[in-house]
Amino acid sequence: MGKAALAEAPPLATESSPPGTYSVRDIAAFARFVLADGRRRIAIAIAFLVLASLTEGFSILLLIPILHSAAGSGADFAVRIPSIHLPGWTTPALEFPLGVALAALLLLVIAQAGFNRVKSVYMAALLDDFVNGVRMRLFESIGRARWGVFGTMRSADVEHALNSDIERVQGAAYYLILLAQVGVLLSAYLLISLLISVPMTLVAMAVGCVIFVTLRPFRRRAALHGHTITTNRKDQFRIVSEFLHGLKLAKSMNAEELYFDRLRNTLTRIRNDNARYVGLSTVATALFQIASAVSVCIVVYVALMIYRLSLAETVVLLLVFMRIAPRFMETQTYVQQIVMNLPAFHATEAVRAKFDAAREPAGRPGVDEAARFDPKKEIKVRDLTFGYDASARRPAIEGVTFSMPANGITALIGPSGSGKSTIADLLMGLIEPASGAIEIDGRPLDQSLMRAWRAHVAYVSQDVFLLHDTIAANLRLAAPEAGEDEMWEALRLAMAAPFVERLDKGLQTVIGDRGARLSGGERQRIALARALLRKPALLILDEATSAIDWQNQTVIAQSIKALRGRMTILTIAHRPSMISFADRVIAIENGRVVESGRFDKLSKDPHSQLSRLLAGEQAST
Ligand SMILES: Nc1ncnc2c1ncn2[C@@H]1O[C@H](COP(=O)(O)OP(=O)(O)OP(=O)(O)O)[C@@H](O)[C@H]1O
Repeated sequence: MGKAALAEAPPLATESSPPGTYSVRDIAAFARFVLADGRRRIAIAIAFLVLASLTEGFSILLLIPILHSAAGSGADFAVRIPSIHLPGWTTPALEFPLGVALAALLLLVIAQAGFNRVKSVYMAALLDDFVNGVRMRLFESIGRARWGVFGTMRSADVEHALNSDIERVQGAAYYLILLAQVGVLLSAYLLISLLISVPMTLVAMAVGCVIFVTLRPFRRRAALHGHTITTNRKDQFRIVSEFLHGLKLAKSMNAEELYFDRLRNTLTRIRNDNARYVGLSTVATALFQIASAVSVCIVVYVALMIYRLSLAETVVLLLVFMRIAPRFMETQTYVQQIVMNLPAFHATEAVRAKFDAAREPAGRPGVDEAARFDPKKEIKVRDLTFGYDASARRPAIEGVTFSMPANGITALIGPSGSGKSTIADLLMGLIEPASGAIEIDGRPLDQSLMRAWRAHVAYVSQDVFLLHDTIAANLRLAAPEAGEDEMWEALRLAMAAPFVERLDKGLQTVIGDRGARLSGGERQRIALARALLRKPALLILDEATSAIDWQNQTVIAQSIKALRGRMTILTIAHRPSMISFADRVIAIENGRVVESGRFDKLSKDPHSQLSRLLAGEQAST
């Protein structure tokens, strides 16, 4: 399946049927999706499937005259195929030596084995390419979406769509290809059957259609079960994800049992739903088997007693019908499997559509464009307004204006919820203001420049994200090309070099899941080193030290102070240690700037927000 075409494929336009129902339109829409750019490969896969099935059919057919000859109809054991009288055509009687017939049988079996093998390899590659394309497309949609959209979704649901749902999409595609193969085979068998007896074929088709229509409730049940699977598995993902992300908290609160119970209940529900569904679908299979046996009896009776077909014609007709009947059953099974897995397809498409709708403008992120930013001048924020929710009473920040001296340190202070992190996100170009502007290097930061600007910004927050990998790998996340010298330089600037040097394997030390093998302060210093490795023009520290002890805070504060003159720094903090070295201070409250000025001036005013904060008070009134 062409990667490029999949990457360009628009989200599915058709709306899915409501839970518990399915329509041919849904299956057709899915077929169009699977076929997008993969027509030739799918046609080849179906051809192999058909060839494998036909060679098997012919080898079974050939067994009849061979067995007949073995029964001793002649001393030479010659294999005789009698002539068959078809409407307007009589096949010639054929006679082969037994050796030739056996060699033909052997060749057919070898061909079947070969086709089966090639078919399996080809199908596996085809389905893997398909599912990889779907997964990559969703993954890229997620990665290219605006930051704001993540606040509206559960990460466990996104993980579920990317993993569990997409496996089911692969299942649906697999059964769709099998369904197409059955369609081709059915047409071939029906053609042979039509040549033998038109009325008998029509009877058989009518019986097949009646059975297929009768089994509709089972297909509806499969569709309903498909929705149930989606809901159940989503619950399972949520519980596991919440538990793993908050494992420490869960353990500290002795809440493990709560999670065990929740997961156990969900798994029991999944098991019971599956058992109910399997019970029901086996009823469909049993009904079908009985119905096909009855149909075969009717066919034999009608063929011999009413249409007076010859024994040879009746035997061939019966053989053909015995190959048609399982194909009808397969059709039922495959359609059931497809409609059961379609909800997963609709779910992944819905997730993708949501992220695509929030896609960040591609901008012009080329290296040249990025390199042109050089904030020698101050960064200006003019009359900035931003709201997360249009229906909220007031925006998160409103009419915010301030400036940050180039290569100086600016502190942003204010009570919890006043809008400090929102301003940081706006400065990073992660979210766009509803009105107002941010000017960097004299240029307004519009949508087309946001990605390029982010190459010049580094951000350190209270929640440090570290990979379960070496220190070097964690640092290279920020600068993949960085050499060891640059890494040590960044570690020194972040005052992290001494403790990394003490580690047995130095930069190659694996730091555990999310850095679990380091202390809070060490994690924070690695995060700062990583940010510095980017050689940013703007460094934003958002409560970067609020979760660590005062000694570590002091170490980090010293390293930040030493960075003055190298880059523009915005420090968002509640604690005096991370503010006292600032050149400039901006205090905000309820999303508005309430105080702004030089640190030395504001700190002398006993009534300023800054003085109250430095004195250890909360800045809120
Ligand atoms: N993703 C979001 N969706 C909706 N509202 C949000 C979102 N993030 C923040 N808010 C709201 O916006 C306002 C400002 O939040 P923000 O995180 O900027 O405050 P803050 O000053 O950084 O707070 P803190 O010091 O506690 O980190 C708050 O009222 C908050 O509830």
